[in-house]
Amino acid sequence: MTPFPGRSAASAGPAHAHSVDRLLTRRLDEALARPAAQQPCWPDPERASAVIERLRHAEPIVAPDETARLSEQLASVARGEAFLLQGGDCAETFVDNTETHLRANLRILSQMATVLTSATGVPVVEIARMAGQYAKPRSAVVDASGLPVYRGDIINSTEPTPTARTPDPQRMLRARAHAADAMDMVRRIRAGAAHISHEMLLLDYERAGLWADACGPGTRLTSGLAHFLWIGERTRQLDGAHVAVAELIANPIGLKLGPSVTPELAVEYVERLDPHCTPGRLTLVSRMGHHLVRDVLPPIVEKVTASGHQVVWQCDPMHGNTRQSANGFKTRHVDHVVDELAGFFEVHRGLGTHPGGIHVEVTGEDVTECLGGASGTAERDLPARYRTACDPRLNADQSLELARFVAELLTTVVRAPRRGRAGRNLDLERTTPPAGRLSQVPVARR
Ligand SMILES: O=C[C@H](O)[C@H](O)COP(=O)(O)O
Ligand SMILES: C=C(OP(=O)(O)O)C(=O)O
Repeated sequence: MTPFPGRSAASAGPAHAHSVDRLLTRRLDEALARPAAQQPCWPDPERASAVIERLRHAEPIVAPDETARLSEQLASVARGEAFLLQGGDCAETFVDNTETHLRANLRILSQMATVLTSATGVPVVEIARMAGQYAKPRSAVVDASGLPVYRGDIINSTEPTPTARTPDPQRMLRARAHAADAMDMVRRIRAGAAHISHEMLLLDYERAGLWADACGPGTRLTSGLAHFLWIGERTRQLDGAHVAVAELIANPIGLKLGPSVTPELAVEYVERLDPHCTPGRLTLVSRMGHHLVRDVLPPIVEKVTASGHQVVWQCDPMHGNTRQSANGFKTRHVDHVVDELAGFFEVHRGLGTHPGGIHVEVTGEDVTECLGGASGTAERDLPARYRTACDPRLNADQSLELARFVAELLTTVVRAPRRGRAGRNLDLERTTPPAGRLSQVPVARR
């Protein structure tokens, strides 16, 4: 594959006509001219432009045939034949881009997948939040001490000084190098079997990683930075740049849906991002919060299903359940996480639709960032190993508990007779979550 513009995917044969590149370039420029939320203000725009130019000449990190393979797998998830497990760090950091850390995170994902498959017989498609998850959207512009907030290692540093928090475009080059290194390690560790993903947030970086791909019926843009990209809750404005850029790219796309999304808005997204009704092209990631999911999600699922698009329904049970502990840590309680998952499964069971997957912030390391779970992590335990650069992750034990709980939920769906698309039964019994009920499924150690 060769980069865009003026370059084409190797498998596409000769470089495409300049007219195609010009058309794509124009559409991309129009998309990028729209308002873009959560972008840094580079203090020296010329320096930023020079960095972006260098990024445009970097080799791609993923290959189009790998992305195409993932698209096929996601189609099978959308058809209800497989389950999607996506997870990893909230914010990857340069300093933690080590083989030890990546191994631990890939190991926990793989163990979770084993739990799910062995309990249900359903094939699991794994996607790591890895090799590029360096940009973070934030709710506030400044932190408690009045400094600009940390926005991910690709933009600034966690270090609490004015200089370290100033956006530095050179960091995009470091991020690109780290992502390439991480992908090499992932390929070594997983022998080519992993897919990687990150939030498509920082548009200067994402734009420089786009390639023209003429493999399909028409030339499309494809990202050489990840197999799967998602649009976050804070950047999903319908008239904004992120949605417009995502429309142009061939990679499978995820879209986070928070509780303010109406069924009508969900259908608008689906029509924009899945114009050809391609099963699995779009993954709708609901992150409603455990107290809202049972009320807010059903009409969305119904309306999108009635529109005829076959999306992947995925639940992110983390981002709607974040709170501040009394001792000042950003945390989440495992009970709330599993309750949102239970609600998600209840909704899909009631509607006869496929609860296609989960998207979780996890690490294979023994951190103390989320509360609860079998080990009973309490607020007083949080300072011991609170290591995340942004949001709290489930540790290895909590992640496996979660996988067992999801396996149990999935088993009931697999065993239940599938209702027709219109089949609606919202007279649901609430699933009893937690720990005591979790069945023990053996986990292979790698
Ligand atoms: O994943 C992390 C997001 O950046 C985050 O949830 C926003 O966090 P904030 O509300 O602390 O800014
Ligand atoms: C910020 C994230 O999620 P959301 O956009 O749903 O808040 C995330 O997944 O890192």
